[in-house]
Parts: sequence; C-alpha cells; structure tokens
Amino acid sequence: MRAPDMNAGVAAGDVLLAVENVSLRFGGVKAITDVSFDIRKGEIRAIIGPNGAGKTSMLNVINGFYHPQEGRITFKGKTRSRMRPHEAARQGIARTFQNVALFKGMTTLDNIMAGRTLKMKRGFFWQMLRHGPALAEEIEHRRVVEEIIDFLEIEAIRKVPVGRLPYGLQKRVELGRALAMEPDLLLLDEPMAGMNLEEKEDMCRFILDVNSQFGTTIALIEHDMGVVMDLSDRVVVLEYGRKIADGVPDEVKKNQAVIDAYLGVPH
Ligand SMILES: Nc1ncnc2c1ncn2[C@@H]1O[C@H](COP(=O)(O)OP(=O)(O)OP(=O)(O)O)[C@@H](O)[C@H]1O
Repeated sequence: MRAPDMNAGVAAGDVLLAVENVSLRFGGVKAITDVSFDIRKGEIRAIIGPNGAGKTSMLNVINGFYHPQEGRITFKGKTRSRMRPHEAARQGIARTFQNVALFKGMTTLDNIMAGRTLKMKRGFFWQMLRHGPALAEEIEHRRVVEEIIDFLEIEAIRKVPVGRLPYGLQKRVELGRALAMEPDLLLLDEPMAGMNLEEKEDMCRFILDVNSQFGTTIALIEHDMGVVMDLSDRVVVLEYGRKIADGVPDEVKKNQAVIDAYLGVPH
C-alpha cells in the first residue's frame, strides 16, 4: 500500500490536530469541560480515563459527530466551525468504533472496499458502465484494498461474510476499512475490547505497523493499561470530562491524580 498522503505541509512531529478549550454538554450533563491537547504528526496518542470520563465524546468531537458548545478544533492548520463526519473523513480522519460497525452480511472484501467510497472520483453512472476511466479507477481501488488485506493477513477470509467471523477478526476488518480511506489521522475506539490475549497481541502489532510503515498518526482509547503504556508515545487522561494529566507514559503512570482516578479516590 502507498503511504498515506503526506500533504498539507504538516511535517512529522508538527501538530496535526489541536483541541482547544473544548466543552461539550448534553442538556445538564457535562461530558467534556474545557479540555485542550494536541496530536502530533506521526505519533500514537492515547486518550484514557475511567468510565464516563468523556473519551468517546472526545473522539466524536474530533471526527465531527458532536459539535462542542465551546472551544475549537484545528486539523492540518485549518480551524473548523461545524463539520460533519463525512467532511472530516474527506479531510483525512477515519475511525473505528467501540462496538464493531461493519456490514455484517457483506464479505470482508466488500466491507473494506466500502471504505474506498470517499476516494471514488467517478460518479455512480460511470461506475455502472465499468468502462474507461471508471474501470481504471476501480482497478486502482482494488489494488489498494488487496494490499490492505495482505497487510492485515486476512486473505483467507476475504470472501467470508463478516457476521460469521470471530470478534477479533471483525475488529481487524474494521481496521482495514478505516485504512482503506488512507487517513492522515486514525481514531480507534477501544481496538482491543473483548479480545483474548493473542488477538490483543496481533492488534497491537498491526497498530504499530500502521504507524511505522504508513506514517499514520493514531489516537486511541483503550482500557488495558499495559497496552496503552506499551503502544503510546503520549497519553492524555480525562476524568469527569476534565483533563487531569498529559505526557509520556512513564510520567502519566506516576501521576498521583491519575493513580487516584483509577483507584476511585475523590479529589
Ligand atoms: N449522547 C449522549 N447523551 C447524553 N449524555 C451522554 C451522551 N454521550 C455521552 N454522554 C454522557 O457524557 C459522559 C461521558 O461519556 P463518554 O461515553 O464520552 O465517556 P467514556 O469515557 O467514553 O466512557 P466509557 O469508558 O464508559 O466508554 C457520561 O456521563 C455519559 O453518560
């Protein structure tokens, strides 16, 4: 697979996405309160915190699903006002979900192909004709998809409907579909949830390989602290919607506020 587009003048290590003073409320519930952090190009950034801390809400703000009442998001140097998820996807943000969100009756191949939709330039009419430029485009999409299948080692299940696959493999297909968008920023919501040890180890390896081989920047939510500390370059910690720590894993591990949050100590 080609490395994702290194466009937009964002050099490795520069800020790819900035979250500034974001607050999000649902009626009287404060899901996020005045949170700021950034994600640098090329890094693996973890967002952690106890249940209900606001992690999923934060991913939903980043990918345009929720619109915060306050604060702003800057991606690749552009500050957005309101943006819909498909616009975020078009700008290079892909995501996977806490519970697998695939077309269960469709094959692995078709699910990953569905991830290419945004990249398709020719309209429906041309695609139907499967002729000339549309055919050339389809061949190119196929090539990328086959490379992803190869990369994720799922050749054996390419024609299997995903509903029949074990959970760990479904999660891998979901990762494949997100990769098919060739994103600049990949958001993973609990990529190891519900997996056994072997499946977790596989997923860790794929995440590290996506990051190192394609240079894809990754932000992930994960509850398994061992995984978080092993995978991440930097970790931001939320509790009750507020940021309580931000730093490299070794610092965050020793942070008293983080230890208290995980032990449920009130402060
Ligand atoms: N759509 C919504 N409507 C109302 N309240 C919501 C909504 N989404 C989240 N919340 C509330 O916002 C807070 C943060 O929830 P969120 O799901 O972002 O936390 P989380 O850290 O991802 O939790 P978990 O680890 O349990 O998935 C919670 O109090 C939750 O009940």
